[in-house]
This record gives sequence, structure tokens and C-alpha cells, in this order.
Amino acid sequence: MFAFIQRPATAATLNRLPARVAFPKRKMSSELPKSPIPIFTTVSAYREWRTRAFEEKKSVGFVATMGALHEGHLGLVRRSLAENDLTVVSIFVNPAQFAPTEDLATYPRTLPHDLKALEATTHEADATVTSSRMTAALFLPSVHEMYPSGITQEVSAQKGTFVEVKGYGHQMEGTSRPTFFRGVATVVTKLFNIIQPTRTYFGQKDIQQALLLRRMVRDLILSHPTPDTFYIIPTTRDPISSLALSSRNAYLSDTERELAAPQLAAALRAAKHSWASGGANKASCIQVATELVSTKAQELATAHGIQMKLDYVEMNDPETFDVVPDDVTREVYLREQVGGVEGERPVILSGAMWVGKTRLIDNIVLGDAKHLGIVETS
Ligand SMILES: Nc1ncnc2c1ncn2[C@@H]1O[C@H](COP(=O)(O)OP(=O)(O)OP(=O)(O)O)[C@@H](O)[C@H]1O
Ligand SMILES: CC(C)(CO)[C@@H](O)C(=O)[O-]
Ligand code: BAL
Repeated sequence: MFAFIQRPATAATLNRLPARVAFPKRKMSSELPKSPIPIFTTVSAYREWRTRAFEEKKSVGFVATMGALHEGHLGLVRRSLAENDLTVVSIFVNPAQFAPTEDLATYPRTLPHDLKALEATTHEADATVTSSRMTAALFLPSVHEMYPSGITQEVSAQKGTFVEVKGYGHQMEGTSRPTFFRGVATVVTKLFNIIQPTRTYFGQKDIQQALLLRRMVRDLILSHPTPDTFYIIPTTRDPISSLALSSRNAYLSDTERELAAPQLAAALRAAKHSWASGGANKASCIQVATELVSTKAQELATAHGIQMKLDYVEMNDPETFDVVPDDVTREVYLREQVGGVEGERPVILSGAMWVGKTRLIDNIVLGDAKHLGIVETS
């Protein structure tokens, strides 16, 4: 499914590209750090660049982020660099997806670090090409330009145009963050309209977001990207603790990060093990995960004064996001598999956990993740 890798024309064209398509009349504010990566702070400057890329028939890969870049983001960027002539990364901390009680004000903003990380992330295109590709453009829009009608985090007071993917944003993460997916769908529609990506890359770490946005691309009949050029990339984890990398991990103290945060992934693995063993129904698999976190929480509170609390662990159907009923076992779930499909019917096992004031999320797909278009890079 992901075998199509666009070959760069020649090393020479690649080396020339950023310079040829990058320097129209872009407004570059003097506070921006110096970088070889062109930074577009306005839609019109970006569009001029994109028009040139269209004319030159260059494919454009796109990675949408809120910044504070880490290896999880960079994995998406590497994939885009490998598969496209040009790669655009956006950094925009989107007010519309934060509830008024959430961490918009304190969300980590680390532009100098982000630029250095993008500069360092180059891809050796292939053995026959001697040059390497670097991110061709960073899109760094203002809140004012992204929300011309204005934006407040209070949904009841909002005015203007918003995008909702009805029926898919109230379950899972939507239960705890009821206005989150409306904010995400709105901003990503705007970003797709602006960036016009040939391909786009989202992370499995935010699995409901990725599946919901791919559905939105299909429902809105977008051409850039299409559902087929919307890629979901497996979660990058800390190689030792298996903690899913996340910008919000920066809020954690060293002991919280080492001892508490990895317990969410451990709880999901424990539930996965129960599910795989056969006889256990969904409720008892979830209970295994819940008990693991509460036992560990007591231990960490006593020994280290760390506050850790599960928000939820749940299993959901990846098509509908419906909760798997409590009494369903793996055998029963698989019996309902629609005929003719290869591999095991997937189910999303996901959770969220508070460590102090930091809310972390994680998920594992049980069964065949290929059905969801999630494939490890070969
Ligand atoms: N560990 C990861 N592995 C793969 N993709 C990731 C990972 N972390 C984030 N991403 C993806 O990067 C994109 C941008 O995410 P974002 O900027 O919100 O970072 P984040 O680490 O998810 O931040 P937060 O801590 O706010 O959840 C999303 O598609 C997201 O799924
Ligand atoms: C997709 C996104 C960039 C929209 O603001 C954000 O939700 C994120 O970083 O996952
Ligand atoms: N990674 C999703 C962005 C958010 O939690 O706001």
C-alpha cells in the first residue's frame, strides 16, 4: 500500500529546489531564528511557493504539528522526505482545539530547537542519489490569518466557520475533550486548503484524530490530500521505557517520566495480553489495565509523592469508534469479521492517564493494523 516512493529527478534538481521555489516575497519577521529552511508566515507567501511547485510538478509531503518537535514528529518528516520531492511542516498551536481549562497558554513553544531538529533531519534519498533532502518549507501562520472571523476557546461564543465530523468525535478522546475534534478538523481543513499536499503524514499516537481526519478528507472529497495519500505512521516510543513520545512529556519531571508515564503503555500491554489469551472478555481485559495503574499509582504516591490517575482505558471499533461491549471476547469479536478480509479484525485499545497535571494518551491496535492503513516502514 505504501510502496509508491516518488523518485527524485536528479541530485541537481533536488539541490536547487528549495532555492528556486522558496524565496518569493515572503514576509519574514525579524524575530524568527535564522535557518536555511524558508519560513512562510503568511498564506500568500506560501501559495506563491506552492504554485511554483505545482508548475514544476514537484510532489509536496505535509506534516502538521503544534511544534516542540521530537523523534515522533521527525519520523513523520523522514517518511515525507523519502516519498516526496518537497516536504512542508506546519507549526501552529491551534486555540480552537484547546478547551478553556486546558493548557493553551503553557503549551511548549520551542521554535529555535524545532528549526535545528528539522535542519538535522535529512534523508539520504537512495543509493543512486548523492544529495540529501531537507524540509523545504516551514509554515508558521498567525492566529489572525488562520481565524479571520476571530477565535475564542468557548465554543458557545464562537463565530465563523467550523468543521465537524459528526458521529466520530464524541467517543474515546472526545468523551474527555468534547470540543477537541471540532477544533482539529477545522484547523486541518484550513491547513489542507493552504498547503495542498500531495501526501500527508499523521501519527498513530493520536489514532482517533488520524482516522477521523482521513474520513473528513473522504467526506469533503478533497483532492490534496486524498484518503489514499493520507498516511498513518506507527507510534515512535522511547526505546527503553516504551513511553509514547509526545510534546507534553516535556511537562513531566524526570521521576514522573521514568516511573509513572510508562505505566500507560504497560497497562495497554497487559490488557492486550489478556485479550490475546482467549477466554477473557473485554471488561476483564480493561480491569487488568486499570488495576495495574491503580497499584502502581499507590506505590508511586507513597514512595515518590507522584500523582498518577487513569482517565480511561477502552476498546473501540476502528470503523465506528463504538465501545466494544463488556462481555465480548476476542473469539466473539473475530466471529463478526466481515468475510473475505485477510488477517485479524482490528480493535483499538486506547487510554489516557494523568501524571500530575499532564494528560498523556496512548493506544495499541490489536489485530491487523494494515486494515486501518497503518504500516511499519519497511
Ligand atoms: N510518538 C509519536 N509517534 C508518531 N507520531 C507522533 C508521535 N507524537 C506525535 N505524533 C504525531 O505528530 C503530529 C503532530 O502532533 P503534535 O504536534 O500534537 O505532537 P504531540 O507530541 O502529539 O503533542 P501532544 O503532547 O500535544 O499530544 C500528529 O500527527 C501526531 O499524531
Ligand atoms: C493535527 C494538529 C496539528 C492540528 O492542530 C494537532 O492536533 C496535532 O499536532 O496532532
Ligand atoms: N496531539 C494532539 C494535539 C492535542 O492534544 O491538542
